[in-house]
Amino acid sequence: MLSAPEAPEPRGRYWPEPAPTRLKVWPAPFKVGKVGVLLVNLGTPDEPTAPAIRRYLREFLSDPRVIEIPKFVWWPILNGPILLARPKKLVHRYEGIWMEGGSPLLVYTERQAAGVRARLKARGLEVEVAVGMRYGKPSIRHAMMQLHNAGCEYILTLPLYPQYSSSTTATVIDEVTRVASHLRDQPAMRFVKRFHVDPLYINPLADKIGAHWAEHGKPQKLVMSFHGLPQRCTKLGDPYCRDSYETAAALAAKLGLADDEYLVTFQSRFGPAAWLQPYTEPTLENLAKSGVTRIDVVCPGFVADCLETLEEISIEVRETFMNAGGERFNYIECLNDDAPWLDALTDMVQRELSGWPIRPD
Ligand SMILES: C=CC1=C(C)c2cc3[nH]c(cc4nc(cc5[nH]c(cc1n2)c(C)c5CCC(=O)O)C(CCC(=O)O)=C4C)c(C)c3C=C
Ligand SMILES: [Fe+2]
Ligand SMILES: [Fe+2]
Repeated sequence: MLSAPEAPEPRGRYWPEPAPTRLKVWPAPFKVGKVGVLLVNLGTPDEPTAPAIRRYLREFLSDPRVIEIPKFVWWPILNGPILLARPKKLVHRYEGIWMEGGSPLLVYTERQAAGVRARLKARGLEVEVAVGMRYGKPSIRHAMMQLHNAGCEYILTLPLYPQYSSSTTATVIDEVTRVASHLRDQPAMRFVKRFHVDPLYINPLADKIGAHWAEHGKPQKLVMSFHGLPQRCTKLGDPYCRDSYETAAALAAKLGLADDEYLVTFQSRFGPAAWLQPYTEPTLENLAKSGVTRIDVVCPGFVADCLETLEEISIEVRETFMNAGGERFNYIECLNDDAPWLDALTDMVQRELSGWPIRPD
């Protein structure tokens, strides 16, 4: 699926610079650097097999921004029960959502990059666009080297997480700056911190929900289910919880929903500690038991469908809701590669690039 093999770590302190900047003649000819955009998402296994899932989980769950437990405590837990048991349990869940081109998260992220690339070109702007995954392939290192070797002296990193969290956005910024620390000729760098209430995100999402209602009718409740986070992170100052509620409020306002027409829940709890509440699954079970039989569920913490939405929400939580007496459960997909979203994402990229010397294409 990848066009080139992964870029290795440098052998010395720095990577060798690409040919044009290593000319033997001096002074080197003047070169106006190009502008590059790096779209980053979480990452996903290469294939739905236990070894591939284990590789992915090992890298993901070894990140101290994700698991904030001292290494000497966490290492035996990770390498014992978690990496022995969890990959096998996840195989059939990944198999069930796998697409022809690979894992949905990667397929949609690559389509998003292709969409932004084509739109920037159509607008007459010469901008390189690359995809990097924080864990797994293509790595951020690989994507950065692609941009660097293409002559990009300006790199905008857009982590595809609407809400900021230390466990997602910040670790992307850490990795991009770590890779840049191995470059002799560093690019200028910018980062998008969040876009959780940006109309460029809220409007296409609200339009998608509105279009769904125009076709299928309005539910009794719209459930906005966000990926969870350990409660401790919020207590220590991670703004993700507040960002999620702000996204929900912005979406509800755009849709004209009253407070009792929607609810915010948190999914994907991992481990025994308390995570952000209310938890999605028990909340929806109780909702069905209390007589709310028609709901729509949307996941505004994700811009691309993935295991957490297609499997956890659209299969597992759906089953729980229906078994508890629910009658209609519609999962409204993420924005994925919808044209209005790709238009808006391109607008966002172009806005964030302002002031940089973009050459006409
Ligand atoms: C949307 C933002 C995300 C936040 C915040 C987040 C925090 C977070 N996640 C875990 C543990 C796991 N997450 C897993 C899957 C997963 N998580 C996100 C996004 C966020 N995670 C996505 C997009 C995905 C899907 C990946 C895919 O392949 O489709 C998993 C793997 C699946 C599983 O084992 O259940 C784990 C583990 C923690 C611990 C955490 C915050 C501390
Ligand atoms: Fe996660
Ligand atoms: Fe999950």
